[in-house]
Amino acid sequence: MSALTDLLREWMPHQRWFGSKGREWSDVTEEGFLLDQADPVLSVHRVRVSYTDGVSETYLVPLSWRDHPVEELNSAFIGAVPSGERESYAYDAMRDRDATTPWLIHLVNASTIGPMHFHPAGVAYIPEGVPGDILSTEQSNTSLVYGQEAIFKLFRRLEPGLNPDVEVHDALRKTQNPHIASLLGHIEIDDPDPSAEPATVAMLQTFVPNASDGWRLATASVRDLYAEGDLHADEVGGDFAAESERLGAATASVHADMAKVLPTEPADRSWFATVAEQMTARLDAAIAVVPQLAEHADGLRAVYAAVASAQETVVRQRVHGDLHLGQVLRTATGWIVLDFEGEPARPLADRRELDSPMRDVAGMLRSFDYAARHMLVEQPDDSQRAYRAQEWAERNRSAFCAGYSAASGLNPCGDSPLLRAFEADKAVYECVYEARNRPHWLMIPLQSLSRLTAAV
Ligand SMILES: Nc1ncnc2c1ncn2[C@@H]1O[C@H](COP(=O)(O)OP(=O)(O)O)[C@@H](O)[C@H]1O
Ligand SMILES: O=P(O)(O)O[C@H]1O[C@H](CO)[C@@H](O[C@H]2O[C@H](CO)[C@@H](O)[C@H](O)[C@H]2O)[C@H](O)[C@H]1O
Repeated sequence: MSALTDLLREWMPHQRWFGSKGREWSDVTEEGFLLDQADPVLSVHRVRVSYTDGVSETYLVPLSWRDHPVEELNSAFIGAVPSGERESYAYDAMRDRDATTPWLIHLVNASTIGPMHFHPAGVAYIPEGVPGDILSTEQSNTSLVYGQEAIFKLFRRLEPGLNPDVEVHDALRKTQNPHIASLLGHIEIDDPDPSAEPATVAMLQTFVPNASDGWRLATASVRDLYAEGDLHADEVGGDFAAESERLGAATASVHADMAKVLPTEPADRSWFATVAEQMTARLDAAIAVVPQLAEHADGLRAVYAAVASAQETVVRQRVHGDLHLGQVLRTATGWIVLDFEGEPARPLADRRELDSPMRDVAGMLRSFDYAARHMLVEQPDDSQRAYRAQEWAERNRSAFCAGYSAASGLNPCGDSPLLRAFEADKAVYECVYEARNRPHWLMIPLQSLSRLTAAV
């Protein structure tokens, strides 16, 4: 194993974007090329990690290189590797401002560098030459903000095929939907296997300035409620229900436009049976990661079984796939929906499948529950707060549904076995996500399962 793979093996599991925390590594290989030879040199590496459970994944890791240690970049330092008689110092290139300009310069020039192809959308100005600052709310991917004008998202886990975030934003350009940010370009990389499709490496999008994300706004509202001992959710200053209603309407508008420009298909009976089977299989896999799920397994299986016999009319279409309060931004004029990538842990082909838009409604309903109850993590025995959290969640879930319903003419939150199953399935996904990334939050989705499986 090379000095670089040794360093990556040590460093990668501690990065937020590394999705397989907790899995045991059996092998790692890396293949890199130079993207820019200026100072600092910028190299891009495809790092293939194999695990003892037989799974393997490829991550994209850009590195910047210095011939001496740079103190201001200490937090981005990965390690030193021998280079001839001396040493080269490797840094996380996404945290090294000096190494951030080549991405946009190559996009403007529609360059091809080695296996990497840069595709500008050709619709708007790209702030070439401006350095990018890493976004502190780093999640599954890594984003750089360029001068409050553009945001560059590097997709860390590579899979052959166009990333749905690029695909959906590109398709929605035709609709001029007011609830999305425009696509400015994207980057692809050829697969080492010439018969496989290229993987999407990154997306550049218009930056929405002066906006707050829905999670921050919603949790501020919950804090206001907790601060007022005796008042109800509709009586305190920070009531969020009007925002939730607008968010419901924005979600319905985006769904309607996605259905106009991307394929749709009425769901037949076999689709319901397949959905029930997929959810059951996901539960079985999740129990292996989160053993506490076992006590809810019978209830969950009953919720999923009810889908197979549900009498609902569904038109399948492309959906967001991972809609939650952290994926929506409130600007001065309304809500913007971000990140159409779907759940990062799912295979890309699954994330591009046609689905019920209720999948997204369920994701947002789960998120209201999360926002209401995340502060209870510190006070699990405070029954008064637990009651109020429930009240806040119910109020905002209803408001979201009312907004969706008014804009779409559909009633998304009636007594629907499918919606309940989507919520339960999302909570199971969340249990695995939290167990791997934020174990102290595992109780949030775990506790919701009692409600979701009650009296089926
Ligand atoms: N176009 C944008 N304008 C402003 N902020 C954005 C934009 N896109 C993303 N963000 C910010 O970046 C965060 C992460 O972006 P997101 O696309 O959800 O990445 P990830 O796939 O890593 O979750 C969002 O929660 C939001 O705060
Ligand atoms: O935004 P990502 O695509 O990275 O989504 C992943 O991370 C989310 C956490 O940031 C996770 O969302 C869960 O936590 C949110 C609060 O932090 C909450 O609003 C969501 O309802 C809850 O699902 C998401 O599931 C995961 O895919």
